[in-house]
Amino acid sequence: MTPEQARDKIIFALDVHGLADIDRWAAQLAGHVGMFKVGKELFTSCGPEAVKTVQRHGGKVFLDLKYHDIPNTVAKAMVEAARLGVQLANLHALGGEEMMATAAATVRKEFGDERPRLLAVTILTSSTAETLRQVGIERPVEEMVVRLARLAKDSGMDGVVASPLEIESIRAACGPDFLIVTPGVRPSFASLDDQKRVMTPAEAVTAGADYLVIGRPIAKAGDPVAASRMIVDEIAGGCP
Ligand SMILES: O=c1ccn([C@@H]2O[C@H](COP(=O)(O)O)[C@@H](O)[C@H]2O)c(=O)[nH]1
Repeated sequence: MTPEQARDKIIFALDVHGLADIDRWAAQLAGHVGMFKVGKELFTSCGPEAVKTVQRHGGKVFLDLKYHDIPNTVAKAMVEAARLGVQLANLHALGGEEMMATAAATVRKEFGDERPRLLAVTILTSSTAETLRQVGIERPVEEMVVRLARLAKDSGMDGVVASPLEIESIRAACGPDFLIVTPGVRPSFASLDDQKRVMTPAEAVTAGADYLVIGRPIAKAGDPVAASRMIVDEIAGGCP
């Protein structure tokens, strides 16, 4: 894999709260990552201006708001996400088939092929079997992830967000064209933080991840540009 291909797989999690932070990170990491993720912290503090600021820097955007509500509300929120011109947007698969199918059909009808790829979050990478048990789900994590990925595919979603540990099973269940986006990525130099189901960048790409979401391992590094270069080199060197 070339360094450019490796770079394009990296989505930097902009877990910050100000527009000035976006300017700083976008300027610093442009050319070192393929996309920027706007999540709950940044969107709650800055709203759509966060997306527009990344776009003004020429950056692509994954809008990670993990919608989970009644079908009509989620479909309308997804339409507004698509209107922002983002590349990826997501909802929570635990919202079920009607919620996902309504959102997917509504966005497709309004935007055709000029739309974001729609992702369903399966089981959060910070969750374990114990987390599931606490909310009454007595099934292994991997079984739940594959079950939700199948449901997402059948509902018209383009892909899922899952841990790299589940890539192989999702590919077997959902095929080669189904997008798999994986947070829970930790290079050997980084700490786990609150992530529980993790792999290294090269392991995740070798397993078949389309995109890796990486935040703190880059943001908290002494030299974030050097950290992103090390990740690109690890992927490019370790993956065919
Ligand atoms: O299952 C999930 C879904 C989303 N995330 C998000 O990804 C980043 C990961 O950041 P790190 O600093 O690399 O841990 C973060 O914004 C999460 O909200 C996830 O981690 N797991």
